Amino acid sequence: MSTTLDQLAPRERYSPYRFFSAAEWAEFRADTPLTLTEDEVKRLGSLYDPIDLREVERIYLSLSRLLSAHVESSQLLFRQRQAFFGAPEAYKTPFIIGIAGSVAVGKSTTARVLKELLARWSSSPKVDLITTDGFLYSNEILRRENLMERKGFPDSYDVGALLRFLSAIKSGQPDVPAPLYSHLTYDVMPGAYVTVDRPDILIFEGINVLQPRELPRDGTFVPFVSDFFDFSIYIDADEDLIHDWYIARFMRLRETAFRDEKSFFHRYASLSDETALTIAENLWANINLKNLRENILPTRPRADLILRKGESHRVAEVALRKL
Ligand SMILES: Nc1ncnc2c1ncn2[C@@H]1O[C@H](COP(=O)(O)OP(=O)(O)O)[C@@H](O)[C@H]1O
Ligand SMILES: CC(C)(COP(=O)(O)O)[C@@H](O)C(=O)NCCC(=O)O
Repeated sequence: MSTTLDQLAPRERYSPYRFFSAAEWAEFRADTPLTLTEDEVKRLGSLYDPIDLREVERIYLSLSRLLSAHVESSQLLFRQRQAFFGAPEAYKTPFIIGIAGSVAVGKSTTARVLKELLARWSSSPKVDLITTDGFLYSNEILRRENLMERKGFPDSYDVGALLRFLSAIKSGQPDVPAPLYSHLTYDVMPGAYVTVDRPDILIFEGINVLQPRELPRDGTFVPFVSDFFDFSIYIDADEDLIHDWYIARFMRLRETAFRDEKSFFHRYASLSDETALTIAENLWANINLKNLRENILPTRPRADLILRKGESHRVAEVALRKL
């Protein structure tokens, strides 16, 4: 028997989302085969705490199945529209998935797992993954504009370049360049690009991808980054947990990447644990937490799907837009 509106929890009755516990969500996996080995999953995790296979089975296989249905129907619709308009030549437009959420909530890890799962569908789609950090202004510009303390805030990105990139991808252009960012030098890499060549699916990951923009009063068209998305995911967790994940990652990087002389944070590698911790806490409180509260969390209700994590990055609840 189907659930009537009256039987829904009050928050569901008035919310655009249906809420599922992790166990309920796992049921939707149905017959989707597990296509990643334990070893492959381990290699996917960033740094030292890799996502485990049980989590892939519990959460990410159902997500992969849902996305497969979306990709299939949007490709069909696209072809039908082309036929309707009598388009002379069929071109391919990639299905774009946006992944948003705080710094250190696990966007890169989720994006990499999804990329691998999606690429293993029986249709063997070509899946590319791009992160928005390449579209940040260089440190030189950020310093000049007094924006170093606002790295990751909406005004620290070259939104024009971001929109030009997505527009070129969506219109099926070949070899579209995307700029690269280095976490080692803490800066964009001058002249370094990766090219995206007509993928079937593009995963586009970054803290601000669901950010709206101010609309001009004269009615001029101003696109949002998310206008280019076919599906969007927001990764969510309590501030305290994200704080812990950020600090843990910073302290681990201090033992590894920061030892490299080229690292922007090299000077912190030799500092005492206590001083390094103070620096990490300051970066979190003054930049990333501020950005989460002011700019990132407010975009959560714009996502098609919200993955809410608890302790140890385990997804505890999933919210899916009803329509
Ligand atoms: N599903 C997961 N299971 C275990 N650890 C994870 C998971 N997702 C992320 N992490 C860890 O949390 C930290 C932040 O993850 P990362 O993907 O780099 O975040 P973001 O891209 O959002 O900044 C990293 O140390 C990463 O190893
Ligand atoms: C580069 C980032 C803005 C993340 O960017 P994204 O890939 O989400 O566009 C972030 O990792 C960052 O460096 N924040 C600035 C404060 C800090 O050092 O943590």
